[in-house]
Amino acid sequence: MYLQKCVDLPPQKNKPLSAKYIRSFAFPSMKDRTPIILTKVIDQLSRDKEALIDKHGKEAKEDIKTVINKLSKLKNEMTTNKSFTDITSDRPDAKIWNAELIKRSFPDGTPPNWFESDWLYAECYFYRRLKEALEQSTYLQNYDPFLECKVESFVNSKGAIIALGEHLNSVLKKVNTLSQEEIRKFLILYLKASLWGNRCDLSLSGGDAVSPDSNILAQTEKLDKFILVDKTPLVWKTLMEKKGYKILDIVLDNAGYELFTDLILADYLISSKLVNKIRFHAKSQPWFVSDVNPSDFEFVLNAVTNDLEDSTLNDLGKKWRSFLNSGIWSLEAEPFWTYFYDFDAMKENDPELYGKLGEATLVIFKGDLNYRKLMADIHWDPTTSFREALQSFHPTNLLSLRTVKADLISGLKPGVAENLTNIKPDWLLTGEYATIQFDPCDDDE
Ligand SMILES: O=P(O)(O)OC[C@@]1(O)O[C@H](CO)[C@@H](O)[C@@H]1O
Ligand SMILES: [Mn+2]
Repeated sequence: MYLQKCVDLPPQKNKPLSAKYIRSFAFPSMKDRTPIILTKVIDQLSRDKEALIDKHGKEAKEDIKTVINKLSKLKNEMTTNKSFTDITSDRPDAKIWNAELIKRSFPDGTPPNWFESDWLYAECYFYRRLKEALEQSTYLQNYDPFLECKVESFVNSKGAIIALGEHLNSVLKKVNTLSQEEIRKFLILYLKASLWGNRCDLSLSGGDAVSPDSNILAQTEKLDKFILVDKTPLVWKTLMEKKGYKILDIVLDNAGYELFTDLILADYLISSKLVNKIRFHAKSQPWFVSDVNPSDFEFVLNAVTNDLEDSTLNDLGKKWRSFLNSGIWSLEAEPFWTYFYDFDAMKENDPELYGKLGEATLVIFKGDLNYRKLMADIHWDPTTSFREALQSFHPTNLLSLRTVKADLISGLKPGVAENLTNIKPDWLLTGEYATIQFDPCDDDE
């Protein structure tokens, strides 16, 4: 049925990605991957049923049943390409979603649908509908259907986590005696560990656990050949040149192991005095399966602090807690990150957040979805500069750390994309390749 509305084409140059292009990643993603994610949510709820009844009482049984029915209906709407419906919710964001629905309706007033819409909008709408079903319940308002798989991914990464924690600890023991060159070298190492941490998202795997190599630090050099653009020298230059009080923002991506690598980087940035304050930005609702929300952040912090096998981790956890308590670190979950907006739309739709990011010396955007939003989810010619692809989004110095998992990219030298397509046709989709891209602040030019 959706096939009638789709065309047998690859993603179109300079246009947003959409499932309507059958030869793009958006198509199988909308046709197969997203319904699988939803099926797993339903299975998870069924598995959690007894525990939820134990916690909330017998009344929860009907509640769970109603949510499962709503999610099954949502799955049916997706797989039969029904038109989108309004978000029914008292939350202030519902008005914004519903206004967008009208804005994106066809000229005859028919609302947008799953396969013809821009992919970014359709995927974000999917997670908002999932939240709607939970919000309308009595007992599942704060239920996170992805919690178990996020926890599992953290537990499965234990080896890599201990290795990274111990490495940081040994570096920090001598931090006051490190030369400039050593400080630079370790900065780049931890930036790359955080970059490769992004390979482990659970949205691409449909929620199946993905474990990192436990020796990621030894691996980083070998992995360098997979980094298609490496602007780490500009990060170092920026942090060195800026004097005085330096704020750094990290727009987080995935929970579990990736978050741990971000915390390692953040600890190093503070302890080596490269920056003075770090603001983490998380999502305020379950999002793209593995994205961090505040309780995932809390989970990782507690797991590290209370780890019984490794006292190095305990010490790190205590220090991180003290960073949070003293305000050296802070955690925020602004609503903008869970709208459908790309970042080109931030200045107009959330000027306050745009201004806030502008206070930072550097903002780090983690992961593929943030990259898609930086690029306005447009299938740019791969040689388009990163700066041009950002359009109006230049709040301050920006750094993107992304393993490549969707069919869009910018900032490549001529011939690179064509060459990769010849040797590995699905190079844009597997997370094997990565980019470290930087956009300088307008004021610094
Ligand atoms: O942002 P992340 O966690 O690095 O990746 C998210 C992801 O797996 O999900 C999206 C499709 O749902 C793709 O853009 C991307 O491949
Ligand atoms: Mn993610």
